[in-house]
Amino acid sequence: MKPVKVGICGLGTVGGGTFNVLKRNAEEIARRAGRSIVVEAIGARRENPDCDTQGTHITADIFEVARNPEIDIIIELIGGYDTALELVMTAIENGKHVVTANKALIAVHGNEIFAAAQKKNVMVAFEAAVAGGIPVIKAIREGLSGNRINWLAGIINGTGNFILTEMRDKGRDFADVLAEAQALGYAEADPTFDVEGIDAAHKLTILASIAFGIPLQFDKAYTEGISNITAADVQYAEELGYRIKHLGISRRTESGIELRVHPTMIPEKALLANVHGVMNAVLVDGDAVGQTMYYGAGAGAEPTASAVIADVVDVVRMLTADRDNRVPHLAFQPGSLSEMPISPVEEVVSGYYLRLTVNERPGVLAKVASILSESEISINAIVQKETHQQQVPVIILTQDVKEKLMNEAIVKIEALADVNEAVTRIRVEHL
Ligand SMILES: NC(=O)C1=CN([C@@H]2O[C@H](COP(=O)(O)OP(=O)(O)OC[C@H]3O[C@@H](n4cnc5c(N)ncnc54)[C@H](O)[C@@H]3O)[C@@H](O)[C@H]2O)C=CC1
Ligand SMILES: N[C@@H](CC=O)C(=O)O
Ligand code: NA
Repeated sequence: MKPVKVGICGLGTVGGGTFNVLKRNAEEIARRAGRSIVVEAIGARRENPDCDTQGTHITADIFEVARNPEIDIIIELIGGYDTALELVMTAIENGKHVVTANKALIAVHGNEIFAAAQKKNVMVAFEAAVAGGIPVIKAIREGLSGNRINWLAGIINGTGNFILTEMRDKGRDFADVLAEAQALGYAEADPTFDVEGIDAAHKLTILASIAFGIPLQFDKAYTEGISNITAADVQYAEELGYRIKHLGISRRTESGIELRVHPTMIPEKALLANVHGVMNAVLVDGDAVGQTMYYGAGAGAEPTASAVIADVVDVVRMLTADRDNRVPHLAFQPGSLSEMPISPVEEVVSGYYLRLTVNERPGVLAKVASILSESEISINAIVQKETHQQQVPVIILTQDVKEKLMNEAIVKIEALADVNEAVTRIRVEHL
């Protein structure tokens, strides 16, 4: 059979990894795909020193690659929104299948990309976009298709988990660990996407769509990052038997689908609490299967290349199938997507860790407790940390409460004369 020709656009961390693994495992991959896969051209601004591209056509014009009539599959690894969208749309218009690792692109523009692909009878595959090398999209979209998914929760940003782990284990400084994550190729081009939760929200948006059969709705995701987590919070959480993890959580409720990304305190024995460094994990609860968890490297050149190439192989295997016989982009048939709304974060019910800084004066704790009790918020634990200063940290753990009620209580607590600074809050989940 004729080889399948691919064009790689972007030869950075993931592009370089993809080129190298395609070359190194060419024979094994061909035995799986049924045809050999040849890199016909590379669109790159510069060479990647880790890649021996001798003999492969390289152009700085990625659109030349997207229009090249010889190429069957475009692998988009340039990242970002606008140029990537134009590139992918150009490839689709030219009848090419697309494989991408770009979660920002899929979460924000996926609905229009899939509609265009459907019209042109081409495939768009994006396994590498969520949790890097873990085949979690395939697992949910295909392996769990007999289930009604109840909820999923995951550590889906490698950089963020690497930072939290290094802060906890080695007491390292936030900025220092972030710089290392960048040097290792884990971080996004704009690392605020990692630390402010935007990258995780992109990935959660995609996971929620394939789990619940809803259109991609990134703009409705509640997004909070890890930049406000202090070493003290990490330590207090440990003392209470919890760990702080940055989670994406999506849950089916009566009022809609929760879509939220935020630091979360989970019991130290929970599986997700023991996922460290750049590792990611996604826990999925389905009505038939119960809980399943998917674990592996969430970022890095070759782990991500593993997912990109698996998509290429999938596309090659499905080349002769028409669009109605392929796995739908969002797991559910395009005409069967549900209109279930995304529920506002104010409706979410969870426990809370609150950290207050109060003046060391009698009666303050009683006032705080009475505000919580007026809002019918029950306290599980209250700890006043010993310091020799006038202002002392007070830690409160509450039982489950609706976010709206907690917001109102926090406003009242912050208004007390003896409460200084904003109250730090971290949601607590028993996953
Ligand atoms: N680094 C990782 O571990 C992971 C990255 N991703 C995603 O993969 C994609 C690529 O990420 P990385 O490889 O880390 O980024 P990178 O910054 O290392 O590589 C991107 C490459 O594309 C090139 N590029 C950008 N615009 C271009 C243009 N107009 N013409 C020609 N070349 C252009 C850049 O020069 C750079 O070499 C992003 O969408 C990212 O979110 C997904 C999973 C993991
Ligand atoms: N920047 C991302 C890369 C993979 O998606 C991360 O750190 O998880
Ligand atoms: Na993946």
